[in-house]
Amino acid sequence: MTNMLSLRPGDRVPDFALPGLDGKLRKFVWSFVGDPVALLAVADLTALDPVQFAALRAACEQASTTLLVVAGNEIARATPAWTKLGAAPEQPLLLCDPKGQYLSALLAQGGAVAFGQAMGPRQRVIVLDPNQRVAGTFDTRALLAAAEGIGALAASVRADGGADLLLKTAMAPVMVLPRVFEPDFCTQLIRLWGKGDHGDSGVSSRYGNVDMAKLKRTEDYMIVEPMMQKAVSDRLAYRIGPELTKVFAFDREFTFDAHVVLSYSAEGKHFFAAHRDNGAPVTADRAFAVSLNLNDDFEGGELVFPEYAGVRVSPPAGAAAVFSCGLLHKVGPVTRGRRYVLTTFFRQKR
Ligand SMILES: O=C(O)CCC(=O)C(=O)O
Ligand SMILES: [Fe+2]
Repeated sequence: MTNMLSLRPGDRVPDFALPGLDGKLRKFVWSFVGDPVALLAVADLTALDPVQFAALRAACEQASTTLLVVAGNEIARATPAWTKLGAAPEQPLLLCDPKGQYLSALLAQGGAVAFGQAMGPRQRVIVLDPNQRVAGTFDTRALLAAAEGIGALAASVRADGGADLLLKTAMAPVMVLPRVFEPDFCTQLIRLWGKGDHGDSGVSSRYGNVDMAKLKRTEDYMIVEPMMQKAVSDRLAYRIGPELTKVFAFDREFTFDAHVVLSYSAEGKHFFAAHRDNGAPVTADRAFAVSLNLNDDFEGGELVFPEYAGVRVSPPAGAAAVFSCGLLHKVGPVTRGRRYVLTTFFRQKR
């Protein structure tokens, strides 16, 4: 874990290792076995109310959510407190962090806070999706509120929605990552597009080396507002960046291309024909493309990957499709309504 931690929904909590009651180190990532995880961070175990703790345990069990406790106690002191709480040595797993190595960040107030800064609440429940990303946090009356809310929250981030899908074709190596942009943020970007300046055949200068008339017709707005540029970059860096390392073994330093909101309407017969995103000398350092749908009240407009069985990809609003810039892709026609999508590229720093 770095010494900065952001706990906004969608952010990935980095891995860390701490000793359990037997003194052996345990890695956080090993608590992830396909279910959501509830991490109870607590400065002092003896301050926990046994009834509330039992309620939280029961609620986690009911919600098929793995409970994990990180406490600020020394191992020796933690053992009797743990027994008093009615917990078994490994059930749930307890990790001890008496020096506050990670606990101070897990309990810190607000967004990104460095280790060692003032402690926030003394107890916090952080609910994570099965992919180690924050689903939500409970700060006030943390145990009771989490016991009440965990069922719905865990259900909303379960990652088994494709269980009925049996794919017999090739699968395009595209990562679809949910909850990269919050619904409000999607709305803000669509509004920004609405205020912006875009012709009915806006063509981004990014593609100046190809016959644009045949390749692309969309209505584009390139984001120029510095605050919005940063708001987009931060979300992509925190939420997609760690996935690139995990999924594609990409650990280079990166920067972004311009962030552009593209819009395709059925009426305007807008389209984007098959292309690759790194074909020109000026785009050769593009590593990964991001296509992030900002709405979902349209039909058609799927991403298509002709090299991989023509698989069509249509992520829900706020979810990012991320793929290597070397992949051939196109966008199928929007047959109803209007599709708004944020596109950008991770470029590798030289
Ligand atoms: O509309 C999309 O989802 C993809 C856009 C695209 O391929 C690009 O901007 O290069
Ligand atoms: Fe593209």
